Formats: sequence, C-alpha cells, structure tokens
Amino acid sequence: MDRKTFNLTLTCKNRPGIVAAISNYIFETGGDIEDAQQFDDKNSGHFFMRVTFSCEKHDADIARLRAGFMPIVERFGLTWHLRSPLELRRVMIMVSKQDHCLVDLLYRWRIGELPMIISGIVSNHPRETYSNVDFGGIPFHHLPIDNTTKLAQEQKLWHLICETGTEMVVLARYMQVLSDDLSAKLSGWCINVHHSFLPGFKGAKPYHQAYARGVKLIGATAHFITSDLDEGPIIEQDVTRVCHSDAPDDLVRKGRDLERQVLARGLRYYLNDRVLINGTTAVVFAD
Ligand SMILES: Nc1nc2c(c(=O)[nH]1)N[C@@H](CN(C=O)c1ccc(C(=O)N[C@@H](CCC(=O)O)C(=O)O)cc1)CN2
Repeated sequence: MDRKTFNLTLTCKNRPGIVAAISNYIFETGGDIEDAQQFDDKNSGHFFMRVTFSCEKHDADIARLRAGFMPIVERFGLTWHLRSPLELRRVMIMVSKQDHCLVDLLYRWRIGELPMIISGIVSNHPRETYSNVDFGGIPFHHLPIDNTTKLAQEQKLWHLICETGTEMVVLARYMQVLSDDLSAKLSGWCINVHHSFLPGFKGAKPYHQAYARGVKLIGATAHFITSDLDEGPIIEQDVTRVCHSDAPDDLVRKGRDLERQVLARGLRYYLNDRVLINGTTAVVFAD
C-alpha cells in the first residue's frame, strides 16, 4: 500500500504528556512512527522533538494533518513544523573565490544526497572565476561588493532571494560579512561554513591564525549566521591533525576537505529537518 512520509519537528516548554499526545495523534490519524528523537533541555526547560511518520496515501492530506494537530499545538504552546520530505526547499548558494565547497555541494545535489532545488548561485566574483564548474543550468548572479556598494548590493541580493522563492541560503565560503539588517532577515535560514574549529580563530584568515598559534588540530564549523560574526548556533564541526611542519598552505589544503564534509553534513541535517535552534545553540538530531 502506498504510504506518504512526514517530518514533524517541535519545541515548547517541557511538561508531562507531550510525547503521549503526539504519538496518540499520529496513531489516531492512521500514522506509523518510523523514527522519533527528543531532547529535554534541563537548563532552558525547553523540550525538542523530531518524529518521522508515514500514512497511507488516502490519509496523507497534509492540510488535514496540520489542522488536526492544532489542539495539541494550543494545549502545549508548540512551535512546530510538519512537512513532507518530498517538498524540496529552494536553496541559494553564495560563494567567493574559493569554489571547493560549491563544487562539492553541486556534486552531492546531482547524485541526490542533498534534497533541494538550487534557486541560484550568487558570487561577488564574475562567472569566469568558475569557468571549470558546470552549474547545470542554475542561474548565476554576479554581485560585486566593495565598501561603497555593500548595502546597495545587499538590497539586490535580498530582492533576488525573494523573487526566486529562496527558502534557505548557504554561504559556501562567501567572504563578505552580511549586514545586521540582512542577517536579521536571514535568521535561522542561512548557514555558513567557517574554516576553523569555532570558537577559535574567527574572521577571514583562520588558517594563518592557526599557523601562528601552532595548533595541532584544525577544524571547520557549519553554523547559522547572526549579526555577530562567526557566533551563530553551531550545527556541525570536525577536526583533523596538523603538525609543526605544516605551512599555512598545508593547513588550507587539509582544511578544504573538512570544510566540504562539515558544510555538506550540516546542510543535509537542515534539509532533513534534523536541526532546531535552541537559543544561541542548536539541537541536531543526527542520523
Ligand atoms: N553576518 C554574518 N556574515 C557572515 C558570516 C557570519 O557569521 N555572520 N560569516 C562569514 C564567513 N566568514 C567566516 O566564516 C567570514 C567572511 C569574511 C570575513 C571578513 O572579514 N571579510 C571582509 C572582506 C574580506 C575579503 O574581501 O576577502 C569584510 O567583509 O570586510 C570574515 C569572516 C560570511 N558572512
């Protein structure tokens, strides 16, 4: 029998009865829970949950499911999302000179690892910078930035994000700091890959900072952007060993693989509804 799958994510003040209410509702709607993860944050008193469930096609009208869920929403004061994984999000990828993360995301998208529609590729460098990269017909937008044009270009960018129906922005080594206004507009739906193991070595040149400090581990971090540079809720991180004989270029080379993997994992978690923001941090129900 054909079944349709849904992802339910929610957060609320913790109290008894939330899980029972959710699972009873899914059972009563003819649903079958296929995966469930929860986190009870004792510090904030908040509860977080992700449930994947399936329904037979004739039961799987998402508007009906959402409407039926409202009494539970009101009873527990839920912040929630119910969506079908088949509804692909429209994602805009932003890049500067370094294209290794862009190329990696395009490959993972092509092979179906990243369930998304790419609404556009934006760069502050011209198309020729990526002459060896096949964009597969995805629209490219060149928005050069300097101190005099930054806000005007950001307005063009915001207009582009809106007119393309973009639902998520990925900074795939985009090396311009977004303004407070744009960061606020993109709060919770813009992910950046920072080329260090945050909170260490913030800023534009973390590998040179790491080299100067003589660290023995370097890393990469995928995080939501905020107006505070490199301070947003962390989604994914990873590290690798380096040694005294590694020159800055060796750190850059070893870091590239980390950046690719960390950004792709963080993005996949987000696209599969596995990331919930918990104040200045993030709950990640990894698979
Ligand atoms: N509002 C935010 N914008 C951006 C963030 C963020 O966390 N919040 N992350 C950066 C990416 N990034 C590090 O991961 C980073 C990029 C650029 C700079 C920087 O100092 N840029 C200079 C220009 C440098 C240049 O032209 O090469 C600048 O913008 O003046 C620091 C950190 C993306 N945006």
